Amino acid sequence: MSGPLVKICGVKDAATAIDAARAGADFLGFVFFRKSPRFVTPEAAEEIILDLKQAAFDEGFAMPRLVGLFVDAGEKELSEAAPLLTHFQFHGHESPERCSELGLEFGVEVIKAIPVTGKGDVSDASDYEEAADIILFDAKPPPGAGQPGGNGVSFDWTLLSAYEGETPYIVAGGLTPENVGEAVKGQKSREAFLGVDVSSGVESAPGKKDDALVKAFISASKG
Ligand SMILES: O=C(O)c1ccccc1NCC(=O)[C@H](O)[C@H](O)COP(=O)(O)O
Repeated sequence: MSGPLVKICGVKDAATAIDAARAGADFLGFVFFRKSPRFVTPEAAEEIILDLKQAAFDEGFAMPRLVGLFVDAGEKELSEAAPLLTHFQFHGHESPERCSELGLEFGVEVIKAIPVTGKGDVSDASDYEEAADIILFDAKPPPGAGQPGGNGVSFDWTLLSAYEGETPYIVAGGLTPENVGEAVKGQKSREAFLGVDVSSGVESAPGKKDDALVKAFISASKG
């Protein structure tokens, strides 16, 4: 593995997107879930992406892959955002069949989030072996959380030793610039390990990304 890929999730403004991409982020996530403090409309995401593309062209940095996060979204919601995106990331009850269908219908790759608290949860990923391009192992939301992700909660990453699939996977949940090095160290010998994802661990307040924390996270991840 040449080094873990890094996904910065919950981007809401062009400055954050540009700073993160300039610092080497490989994926940027846009949350299309209305109840999230990180919610953006497709129109707002489009503006951000236009500015990002212009900066990438002017400065010569690589364009990150563009990921839309959805929770049991309908066709209309997906179709409004799809032209902007390289990936759909599903956090709801999307079945393997639905993931495959939507990936083909909209011409995007699919990331399926698998919530983990115990060893048994890791095996849920095997259902998506053919249907998803990437598995995102994330912490199960705490009781009462209003959203399935972005809760700043970790799970025991050593549980991922039970993953036997070949679909590449990303580790998420409660990662920070301080602990991501440890998470990467524990996974980097695994062939399917693709990278790490963060949202609240690089924020100064819910939905407000902190540029210094984003940079520190990317640098700690990539070593
Ligand atoms: O981040 C959100 O607000 C969100 C809302 C609805 C569904 C998923 C959401 N986030 C998913 C992510 O990919 C997060 O980056 C991941 O759960 C890790 O979050 P955090 O523990 O805050 O780093």
